[in-house]
Amino acid sequence: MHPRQALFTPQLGLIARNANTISRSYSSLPDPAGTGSSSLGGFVSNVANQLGVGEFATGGLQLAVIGGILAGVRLFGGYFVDYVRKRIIVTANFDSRDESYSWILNWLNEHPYSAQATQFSVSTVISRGGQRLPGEGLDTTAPPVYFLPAYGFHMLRYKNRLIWLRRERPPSNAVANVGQSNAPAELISISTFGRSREPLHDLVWSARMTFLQRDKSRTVVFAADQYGAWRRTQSRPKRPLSTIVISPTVKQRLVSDAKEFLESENFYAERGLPYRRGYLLYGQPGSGKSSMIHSLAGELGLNIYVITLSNKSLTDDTLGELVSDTPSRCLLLIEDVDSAFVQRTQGAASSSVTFSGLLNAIDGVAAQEGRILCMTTNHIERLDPALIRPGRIDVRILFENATQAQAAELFRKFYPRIPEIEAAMMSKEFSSSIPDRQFSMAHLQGYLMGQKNDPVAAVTGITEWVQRHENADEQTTAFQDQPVEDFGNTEMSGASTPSRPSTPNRIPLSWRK
Ligand SMILES: Nc1ncnc2c1ncn2[C@@H]1O[C@H](COP(=O)(O)OP(=O)(O)OP(=O)(O)O)[C@@H](O)[C@H]1O
Repeated sequence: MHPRQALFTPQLGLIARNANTISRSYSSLPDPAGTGSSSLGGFVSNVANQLGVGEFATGGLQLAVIGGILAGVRLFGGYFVDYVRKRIIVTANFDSRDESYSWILNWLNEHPYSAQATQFSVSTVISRGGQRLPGEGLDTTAPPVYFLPAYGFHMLRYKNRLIWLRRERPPSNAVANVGQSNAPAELISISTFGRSREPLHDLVWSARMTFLQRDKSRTVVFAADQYGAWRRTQSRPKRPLSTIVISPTVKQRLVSDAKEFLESENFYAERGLPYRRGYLLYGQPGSGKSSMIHSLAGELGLNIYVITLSNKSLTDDTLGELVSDTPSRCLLLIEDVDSAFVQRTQGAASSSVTFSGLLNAIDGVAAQEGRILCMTTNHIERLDPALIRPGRIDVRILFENATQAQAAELFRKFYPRIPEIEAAMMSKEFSSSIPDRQFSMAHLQGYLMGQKNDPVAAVTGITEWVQRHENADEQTTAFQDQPVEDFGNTEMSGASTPSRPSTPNRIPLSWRK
């Protein structure tokens, strides 16, 4: 025998005997040497004896068996408790990166518990991850205040039912693992006794309804954040269509075209057509393109999802994901669609979206059905015909500088309190001093803003203002008289009084009759 072996053997035997003792005491079993066969320790010992295993190995075997049983109980005990918990408790989880989180915060704010809770947090916004909603609440003199249950555990009642919620902020490394956002994500879990999800469904629907009521008279604008996810950025009061001064016919056509589209899902499905509609609003800067889109969204009750192609973090992949992540009913807006690609050809690429990436995003397989796409540009001539071909863009609307009729209407809308007869006279005098198509509506609006309380001064000062500004930089003449290539889609002009006749090939086929 090796001398080291000789040294350790008696100690190993001692350890083995101790192990036997321990295993017996854990298993509350008698000595395996006695009537051991009736106990687990004895049973293991018997098996070990029959296998001709020594005393030391028997002790180890017993420890292993008992350790295994304990580990099993621990593991399966956890499963068992979890199983029982799932059978008697329903839980809904809300993540601050999702819109539903805002619904729950809003619901909590309105729940009487929040008014009584001794531990509460105060917030001026109800939004995902504590993100501020620009514009929201800022139109009042003081921002709103929301009282919410503080982080931790809370018990409250909902429709005579006990519910409990846990509001927590996971550690920052956990957040980074869950998603790409570094924003301090929060989680809320709401639980109640029972096996039916019905009570929590009911709570979620009611929270959603209450939240959406807040936005009913508003148009919510979402924009892509740097992580490639939609973020709610604005909630604006709906802009009435009546405030957009363009040809009433065009306005009406646009609105009814979009409404008809939203009601025609079956028509598209039966014919296997992609259920999408695209509008291109093009023309002079400050002529009302963006305003018209906001107004249209309000009229249709849709939210606006804005894609800014100059967003540096946008790639073909993120763009595709963003477009496919829009809700099925929404207005997708790509503003100044020409700018990204023009800049690229000049070597000043501001985003990594490629032209084909853009095309794929707007009508690829993943592109959301049911959405209305609106694009705006001041330079239609710079657009690749592929981008605005029928199917991608179904209707094009030209926005030009103000006609005299538009100037007169703008004046009347600007001073709504002037009695009718005077208003007619003053607006006529005002507009007759303004040459047709020389000034943008935004430019004229700027002038009126300078005289917002003095319509008489606005009328008397306009001639001088026109002379001063007639050759100023702001009056871009751009392409208003350039021929527009006919892409076969519907063409409309936003001018109140058409100052130049439409060429026959620009009249939409469906509207010729
Ligand atoms: N046709 C119009 N009717 C009423 N207001 C208008 C009209 N056109 C412009 N405005 C006013 O001018 C401002 C700028 O308008 P808007 O942003 O809609 O123009 P735009 O054509 O989208 O300009 P850009 O091409 O520079 O983005 C807004 O405050 C808007 O109220």
